[in-house]
Formats: sequence, structure tokens, C-alpha cells
Amino acid sequence: MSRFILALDQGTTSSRAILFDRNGRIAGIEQKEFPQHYPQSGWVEHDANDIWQSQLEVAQTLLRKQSITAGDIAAVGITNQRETTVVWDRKTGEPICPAIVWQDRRTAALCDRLRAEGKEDIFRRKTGLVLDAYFSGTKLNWILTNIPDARTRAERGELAFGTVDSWLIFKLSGAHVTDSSNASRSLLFDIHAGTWDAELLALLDIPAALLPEVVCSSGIAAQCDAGWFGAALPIAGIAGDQQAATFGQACLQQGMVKNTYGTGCFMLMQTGEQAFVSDNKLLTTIGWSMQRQDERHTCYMLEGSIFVAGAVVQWLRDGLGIIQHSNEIEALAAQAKDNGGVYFVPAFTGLGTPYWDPYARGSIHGLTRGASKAHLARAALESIAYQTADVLSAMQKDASIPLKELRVDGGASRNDLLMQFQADMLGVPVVRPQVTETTALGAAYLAGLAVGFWESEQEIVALWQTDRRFEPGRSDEQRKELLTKWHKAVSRSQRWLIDED
Ligand SMILES: Nc1ncnc2c1ncn2[C@@H]1O[C@H](COP(=O)(O)OP(=O)(O)O)[C@@H](O)[C@H]1O
Ligand SMILES: O=P(O)(O)OC[C@H](O)CO
Repeated sequence: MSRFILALDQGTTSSRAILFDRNGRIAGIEQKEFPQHYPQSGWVEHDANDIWQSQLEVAQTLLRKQSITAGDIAAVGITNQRETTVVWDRKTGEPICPAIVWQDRRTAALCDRLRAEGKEDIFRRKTGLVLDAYFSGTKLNWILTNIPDARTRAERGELAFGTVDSWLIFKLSGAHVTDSSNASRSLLFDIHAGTWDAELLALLDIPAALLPEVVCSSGIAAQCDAGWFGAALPIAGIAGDQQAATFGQACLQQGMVKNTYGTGCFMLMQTGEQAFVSDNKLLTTIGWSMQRQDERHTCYMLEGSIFVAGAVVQWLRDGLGIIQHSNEIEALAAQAKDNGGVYFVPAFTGLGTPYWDPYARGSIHGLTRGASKAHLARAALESIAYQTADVLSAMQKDASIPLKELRVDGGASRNDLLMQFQADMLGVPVVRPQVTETTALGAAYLAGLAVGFWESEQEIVALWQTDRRFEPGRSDEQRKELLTKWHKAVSRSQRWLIDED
């Protein structure tokens, strides 16, 4: 009997392959970073072949190192950095240009134009998203407009569009599919009808011939070619990484919330089978879809998206060189007893929820002659917690249910100082699970449920276990004082690129 599910977790900075056993425990893991490209201010690109090669390499290396054969694996689950846009030639399987990454702001002016034409409401109503350069639809429009011959070739059906899930599945199996959680991040997908939308495609001038078929997040979507892992393996789970993490955190009841601290930070609240529309600039998005008794069930989420979280730590490491490894930030920050009045707004690629400002840029405030690199490190970590507090505050206004606890995961959730400060700033307990690779775990669960490796969602809920709980420790007054200064700093960063006279 197969002992494992293989999860492929293709993130913004690295590709991971993880084997999970029936207890939802990690039986083996391989990870590889790949290059980031910043060709112009506000642009972020990946080479789609780096994405594919690094993902394949970690999966094959993992099986080799663990002496695992395809017979030990019941199914493959795929989860991915969302919105990142790839266009490739259907025949050769080669990308026609660099992948445009979710953080890339090059289509901000197109969004402004559509807004000025009064189109924001149509996008909001049908897709649950705000009109922002973050999502894949305007990135796809940019490729069709700017890459020679792309539009005519797309109209002739020679090209395929996909987010990273589609791209990997195409390479693994030849199928051209995506799941509804990824489709819901495109500005092209009607999340209520569960279909690509002709009106939105026309507004963004996108030929339907480019689009993948939309399948369930849990269900057999394709078979990996036998050449990759020694035998054909079913791809039975697909979800965007933040939705997969919500599943991996067993947030399977309405009102449960998780926050993932990776390159960015993404807080998602389960709202059940009803799409809840935010009055506070949160996104409505599809969490996952699955087939039950011949009916497709769709679970919706409210989401707050923060573009720069762990990436601010990477900048201190790679940009300033004040640390050598990301995990050194905690000890450095702990050398300062408080932030010394220093506030750091890491708006490197604009600001997401609730500001939605592509023209904001990073800034550091409150520097004095006494400010040290420890203060800077502390201010960088605090900025992650303040941004999260802004998102939770918007979410609580919408949901009007007081949050009992925040489940956390992702690379930066290992940082105890940050997690304690986070609990302090939210006034809500922060709970870290034993398995923090919840993104991959969620994809494994979606795949495992589809092939009977796990029987039910109840089984998954029972597997979730606490590692550590951080209780809030500051007074409302202290919290308010820090957040007031933070908001003052944010206001100085907003619309930085716009010259207003
Ligand atoms: N101890 C730490 N404290 C704060 N940030 C950290 C720590 N360890 C890793 N990080 C940050 O976490 C991020 C990596 O987390 P991960 O979940 O792998 O992200 P992604 O999926 O976006 O690639 C990096 O941005 C890194 O700087
Ligand atoms: O790869 P991550 O973990 O930074 O997640 C990126 C998000 O999916 C972007 O929407």
C-alpha cells in the first residue's frame, strides 16, 4: 500500500518537495532557491524554466535520497506562488518571455485606466478582487501587448497561459489545467458562476484560446508522465499556496483564520460556501473546490494580502548585509529593548491590503544618532506585525465575529520574537502548529482526500497539533501608541511616486 503523498510547493523564492505520511508528518523534504530578477524599478520576473527545473530537481532528489519509488506514493499535490503569469508555446513547451511575478507593478497604469473608465465595480462584483497590478489578468494583457507576435499567436491557439500550477502540470503531464483557487486570482474568473467570464476577457483583451480548463482543487486532474518519477502518478490536489495553507492549518470551519509569513504575508478567513463581500478592501477569493456526491462544492475566503513580510528580512540580509542568514534577525532585534522610535515601512513593491497603493515605496522614519542596526532589525520585524494588525482590523470590521486565535505558519513564523510581538499587537493569541509546512501539507491533504489516502476532513482536523501558543501581553494603550506612529509612517510612504502639486 502506498505510504506517502508527494507535495510540490513552488514558492516565490524556492521550490520544495515534501513527502507526508498518513499522520500528516513530514517524512522527507528537499528545497532549492532559484534566481529573482528585478529588470526595472517595480518589476519582478522569474525564468519559468528555473521554476520547472528547480521543482523537478527537488522532487527527483527527494525520492532518490529517501529511496522511495513511485509505488510508495499514492498521489501528487501541487501548490504554488499565485498570480505569477507564464505564457508558453503549446508545441515546444517553451515560455515566450520571462514570468511576471505577483509582486510586479508594471500594469499599475492599466489598472488606473480601467478604474477611470468605471470598470472597477464589474471586476469587484464578478471576481471579488480589487483592480490591482497584483493579479494575473493585467500581466497577461501586458505580455500580449508587448511581446512581438504574442497576440496573433494567441488568437491562432498556439500559446497557453497559466499560473505556476498550470505551468508545472503542463510540464509534468501535458495537460493544460488550473484549479478554481488559482483561477480566482486572475481578474478573469467569475467566482460565483465558477467560469471564465467573456465580459472580463473582453475588457482585458484576452483571447479565450489561451486559457486552461478549470478543475477541482481536490480530484484527479492529470497523470505525471512515467518518465519523471519511474511510473505514472496522479496529480490529485491543486491549490494556490495561501489557500492550501488554510487547508493545511485545518481552518475547515467558518470564521477560522490563518496567517502565513513567507515572502509576503497572507491572512485568510474561511467563510464557508458563501462568497462574503468585504466593505473594508479585503479580497473575496475561492479557497478550494471539491466534488461531493456529483456536485461541485466551493469554499470561499476573505483575504488580506501583504506584499512584503519575510522579504524585508531578505533585504536586510542581501541588500544591506547586516545579517548573513535570515534567522539571525531575531538575536539582532533582541539586542534592542524596543524600536527606539524607528518605524520601517517596507513598501518595496507598493502596499496591498488595506491600502492598495502601487505607488507607495519603502521608507524608514524616526532615525536619531542613537539608532543602531538592532533598532533597524526590530523595526523591520515590527513592520510585519503592524501590517498584519491592519489586515486583521479590516477583517474584524467585516466579519464582526471576535477572533479567538490566529493560526500562523511560513518561514518567518519560526521567529518567536516576531510571534510574541504579533500577539501583543493583535490582542489575540497566536498559535503555531507543529508542522509549519502547512502550504505543502494542504496540497497533500487535497490530493490525499481525492484518492482515499485520508477518509474525511474530520481526520485532518484531528491531525492538527499545537507547537507553541503566544499570549498577548501589552495593554490597549501601548498597542494604540505603537500603531498610531506606524500609521503616521505609512502615510509618508503612500503615493510616493506621484508628484502632486
Ligand atoms: N527567523 C526568521 N525570522 C524572520 N524571517 C525569516 C526567518 N527565517 C526565514 N525568514 C523569512 O521567511 C521567508 C521564507 O519563508 P517561506 O515560507 O519559505 O517563503 P516563500 O514561500 O514566500 O518562498 C524569507 O523571506 C525569509 O527572509
Ligand atoms: O510564495 P509565497 O509564499 O510568497 O506566496 C505568494 C502568494 O501566493 C502571492 O499571492
